[in-house]
Amino acid sequence: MPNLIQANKLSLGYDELVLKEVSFSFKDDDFVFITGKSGSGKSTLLKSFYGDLELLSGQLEVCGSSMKKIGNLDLLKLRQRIGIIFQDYRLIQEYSVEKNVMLPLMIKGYSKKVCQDQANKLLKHVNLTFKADKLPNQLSGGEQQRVAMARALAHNPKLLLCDEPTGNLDEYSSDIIWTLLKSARELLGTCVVVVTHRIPVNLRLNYRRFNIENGKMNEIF
Ligand SMILES: Nc1ncnc2c1ncn2[C@@H]1O[C@H](COP(=O)(O)OP(=O)(O)OP(=O)(O)O)[C@@H](O)[C@H]1O
Repeated sequence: MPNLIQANKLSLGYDELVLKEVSFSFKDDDFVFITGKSGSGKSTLLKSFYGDLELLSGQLEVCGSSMKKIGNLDLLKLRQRIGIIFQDYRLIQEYSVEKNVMLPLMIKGYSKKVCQDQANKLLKHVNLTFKADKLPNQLSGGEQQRVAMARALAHNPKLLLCDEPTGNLDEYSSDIIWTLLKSARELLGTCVVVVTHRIPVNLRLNYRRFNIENGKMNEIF
């Protein structure tokens, strides 16, 4: 099976180096946790997968695209194959919950009916059908994160990037998120990459774990 993400001697950072010549690969249906202390570089790594950060050196391929050379148009196309959940949800405040979830499919040019049907299906999965017409700021943090999850999955992404997806959530919302992440991988074959401080103890699935420390990334077996 080809690698969905391939990094060779990849260095990332800002004024200072954060990741130093790291090499790794994730396969199509991998479920990967990235752990590490605060400030170690977990979000920085996710940003590079999403094309939000220029590489300092080395190579990074995401879904077959070289992130070193990628142009704006190809980046837009690549992002249509990626779902992403940010720590701070990043929902569009002017749009209803339903329209937020429809958005990735609207961008791909699907009809309004197809977008609505898919949004309603996903909102049902995250138990938020009754909030479909609300604006994001009328929802609790846990509810907003569940909307973000529904939006990230709306277009059946090949790659799902999650930055602390259950960071501030109660057990109820966390369970919904973990269940959806597991089924994304099992039913859609999505590669799921989760940045987190702690891996839930009750998570029964085969996952890989990489830890970032002192600019290096090591797989924990
Ligand atoms: N835009 C930026 N400009 C300059 N430095 C940055 C920027 N973003 C992050 N950093 C620095 O890069 C390092 C890694 O940050 P990053 O956000 O990747 O860490 P993290 O492991 O995700 O942390 P946390 O667990 O606290 O979210 C930190 O030292 C941080 O201060």
